[in-house]
Amino acid sequence: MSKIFTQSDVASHNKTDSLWIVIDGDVYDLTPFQEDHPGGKKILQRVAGKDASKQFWKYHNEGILKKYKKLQIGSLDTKPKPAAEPMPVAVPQKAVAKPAAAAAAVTAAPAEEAEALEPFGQQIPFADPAWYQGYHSPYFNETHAALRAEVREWVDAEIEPNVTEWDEKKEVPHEIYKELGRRGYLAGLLGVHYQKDYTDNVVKSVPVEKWDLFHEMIITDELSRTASGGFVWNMLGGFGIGCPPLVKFGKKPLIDRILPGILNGDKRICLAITEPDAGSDVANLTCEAKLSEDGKHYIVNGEKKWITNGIWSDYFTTAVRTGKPGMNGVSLLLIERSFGGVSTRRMDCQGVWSSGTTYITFEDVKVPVENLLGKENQGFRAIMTNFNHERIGIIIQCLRFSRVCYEESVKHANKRKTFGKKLIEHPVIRLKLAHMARQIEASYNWLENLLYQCEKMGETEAMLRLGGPIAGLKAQATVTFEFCAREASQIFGGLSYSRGGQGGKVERLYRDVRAYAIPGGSEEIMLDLSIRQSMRVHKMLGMKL
Ligand code: HEM
Repeated sequence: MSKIFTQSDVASHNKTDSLWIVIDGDVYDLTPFQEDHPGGKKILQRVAGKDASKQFWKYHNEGILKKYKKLQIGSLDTKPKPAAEPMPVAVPQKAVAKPAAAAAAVTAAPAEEAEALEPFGQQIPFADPAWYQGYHSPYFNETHAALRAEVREWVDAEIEPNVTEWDEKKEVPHEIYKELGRRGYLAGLLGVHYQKDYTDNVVKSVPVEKWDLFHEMIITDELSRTASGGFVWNMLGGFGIGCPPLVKFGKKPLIDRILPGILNGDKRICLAITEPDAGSDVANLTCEAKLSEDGKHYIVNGEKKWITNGIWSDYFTTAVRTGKPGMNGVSLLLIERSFGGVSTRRMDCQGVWSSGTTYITFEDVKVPVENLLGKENQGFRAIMTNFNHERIGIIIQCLRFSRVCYEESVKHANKRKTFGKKLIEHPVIRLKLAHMARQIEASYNWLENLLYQCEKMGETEAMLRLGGPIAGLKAQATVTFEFCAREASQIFGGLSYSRGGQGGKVERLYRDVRAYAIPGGSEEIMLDLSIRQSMRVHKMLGMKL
């Protein structure tokens, strides 16, 4: 139990051999820590025995106190009781996690009847989507709010305090990935209906029959609040793009054999398409799969590069050449590491450090024909369908990262003073924030609309009609992210040039920008495709020029 101290108790520990301070009514013993304090020991000694809240908040952000919780030895007798404390995150009355049975009774109200959900989060304008802040929305109901609260609680408690350490170490404990499976999230993150037949794990706050693409978005969005592309890609980067082709195009015995292990988080899967010499130009890939003389196996030889999660994957959804040059000679094969002949090595990259970017070589890998996904030489179509799901994931992440840049900037601008004024009081800083907010909100509203279309359209219609707009929004989202990372960096100045500390999130995201603007279709390819494909489709739909 936490001890209670008086102000004079604390005041008597004002020397280097016993150095206590108070922050927000809590008492910290910094005696041994002073030697390790990155800001130096003298600065701590100057506030020994005193309330140092003001000085503390000048130099640190919220995560620090959570990380160094063990230094807290108690609280002041004058500290208000917890109930009276302002809650940093308001728990919504309507949006608390409900058991599945209770949540099942909740039905989505038709748009015109839908009431706004209770506010959730810190209510900083534009730092969260509008439906978090009491605005009306036709897309979200109480199951979405309940899932949002469920994921946020997990992220705040188990993930956020450790993300920087994991990023620097370039790996995330496998237990965290397993937890995604245990919580039933993996079974709902495939861009298709919830895979209830392949896992016993269930999502606590959403009944299976209510699951939709907006639930999927919430998981990705809330995970992205950690401000680490590396972390999000570690969790979803391989699975989210490598597993859908297995589910959509795999033969039943293969799915029955391997999908349960994947959805439980025991086994990992990734997508291996890009090669040293074939990126956006997928139709030119050269990794070859030759059918054996007895027709029972493919023998695979070739290289794959920049493959997310490759180093720890058990399964590789791999694009291979089985036929003539060009797009009509490409197939998709599910290669298992256990077949032998698969080597993986980690690549050092500018950003997304904990995502496990990998170089893969396949040498005479013997793959049973049963592991062919879809039909031989028709893999290109499967790859193209998959791109929509991949790009939507990239868009969600980019827009949340943009919000994080904006949110961190707003908080910093309300704290940091220059030329006798807070940054927020300088019009030039408000202009930067406004340009960030308008791009985030416009992009996010387009995202909601496209997700709704994905939800309503059949697969073929979605592939045809939404490929162009999704490509356009992918470019819009990465440009927005780049803009927000840059502007946030200018607002933070030197603090976002050095790693860690107050500008740490912005510095990390700045390094992650290219990992979003290049893969999954570069900005240039996306913008061109958005018009080319939309024109083609609308011609079919009767466009009159
Ligand atoms: C529980 C008490 C404290 C802990 C756990 C703590 C921890 C840290 C850590 C981890 C950093 C590295 C930067 C970061 O990660 O944010 C840091 C930097 C710093 N701290 Fe503290 N600190 C504490 C109290 C204080 C107090 C009371 C002051 C001022 C009186 C202070 C002044 C500074 C300064 C000036 C820096 C350098 C900031 C910079 O690099 O811009 N710290 N502290």
